[in-house]
Amino acid sequence: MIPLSRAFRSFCLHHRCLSSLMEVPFSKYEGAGNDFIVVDMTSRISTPLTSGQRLRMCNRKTGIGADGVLVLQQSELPGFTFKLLYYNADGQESSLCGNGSRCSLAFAEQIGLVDFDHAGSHVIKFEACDGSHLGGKMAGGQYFVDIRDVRISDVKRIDEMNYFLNTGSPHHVRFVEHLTQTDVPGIGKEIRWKTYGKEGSNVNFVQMSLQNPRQISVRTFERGVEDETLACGTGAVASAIAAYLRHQYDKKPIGCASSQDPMTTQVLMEGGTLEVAFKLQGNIFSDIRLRGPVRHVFEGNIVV
Ligand SMILES: N[C@H](CCC[C@H](N)C(=O)O)C(=O)O
Repeated sequence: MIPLSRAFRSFCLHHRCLSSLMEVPFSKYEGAGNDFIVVDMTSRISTPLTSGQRLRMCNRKTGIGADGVLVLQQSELPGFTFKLLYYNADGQESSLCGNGSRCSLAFAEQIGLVDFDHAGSHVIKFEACDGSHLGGKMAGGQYFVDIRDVRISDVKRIDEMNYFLNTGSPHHVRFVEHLTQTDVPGIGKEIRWKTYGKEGSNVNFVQMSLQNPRQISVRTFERGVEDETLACGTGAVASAIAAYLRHQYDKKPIGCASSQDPMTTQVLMEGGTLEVAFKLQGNIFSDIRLRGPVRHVFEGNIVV
């Protein structure tokens, strides 16, 4: 982080700001409308941000505005390009963020940690809260991350319309008939608190396509943002897996996600389209890959 100049500090003090203010350089990214503030802390002398600073940065009226903050640090592990820390808009550290992870790959490219276009391989390894992940850039400029395997036995089928599973982050999946008419913030908040309490869960509302069994439309209420976001990566993965299982229960064959052929589901979200591919090996969803668009929106410095 850049230390504040004496003149700037005295300006802040004059304006009765806190003396612990610091100027933080950041980049703003979005992946299918899920937006993030990205901060480079790969230098060992970086000053960590407090939860209050992250909260203020994410504020859409008085800060930069974002669904979360991504912090890139150096990884201690050999062969890993960086370590990713993810914080929700409430400033608190949280579990895996799929879209944030995809955005962090583009940021790593921006700051020169990796050159996907010229590297021998278009895939790197990075560390996240749940362990190691592969990520990379695709020919069309989209970014992907691999998500850890999900066991069928770990997917809870609450009833015909409701599932719960963890795809790096916890996700409740509710199937609905009319997604546009669903009160996502209202019902999402209710399920998040009444069913999952303080720990909470993200809540996805999924409408299956009548024409294409491999396409779903999803809207997500995110815990930690405590509101609907325009897209959610781990939510897209959870919804695609739940939709696959639901087709199996309904005995509506949509082809098999075999160990040879990955099955791809198109996930239409409010802010863009994500794709989720996976294989089914025995009772394990493996080779789970989330891909989609990423955009560098702007960059700057914020005093927080
Ligand atoms: N938007 C994220 C999920 C953030 C998870 C977070 N809201 C939580 O579980 O606390 C994604 O693309 O996967």
